[in-house]
Amino acid sequence: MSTSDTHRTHGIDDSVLAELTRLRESIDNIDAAVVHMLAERFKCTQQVGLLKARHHLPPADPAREARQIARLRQLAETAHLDPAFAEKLLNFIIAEVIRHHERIAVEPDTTDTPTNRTHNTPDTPPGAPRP
Ligand SMILES: O=C(O)C(=O)C[C@]1(C(=O)O)C=C[C@@H](O)C=C1
Repeated sequence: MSTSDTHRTHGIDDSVLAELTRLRESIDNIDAAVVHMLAERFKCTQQVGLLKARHHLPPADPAREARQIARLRQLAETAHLDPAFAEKLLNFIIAEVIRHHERIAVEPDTTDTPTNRTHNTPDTPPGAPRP
């Protein structure tokens, strides 16, 4: 049974269904954009990881992170997005980047990229403490 069949069975009006479908199409587009933007971000951080490894710089830079969090919280407030959520999301992404940096530091010659890696998938939700 398709989604629309299910809704029809439950008596949902066609106009409601059309509105739901329209909104879901936009959500799918936004989710695709998020994936593409994250892929580009990880391409950049991969380069940062290589640079840091080559020059023996530490994987994490807490001072930089503090500036990013302050900036993102401000942007979130302006955009009417929960700043705490924005902070959790950034921390989640950065924790993954730092894992990649640490891996590059011990395996600098790896051709593996963060975006195609499947064995190092984060398993902690946004907001969980950094391991
Ligand atoms: O800017 C850096 O130094 C990075 O390594 C990138 C990045 C990030 O993902 O934005 C990741 C780890 C650092 O702690 C700070 C920022």
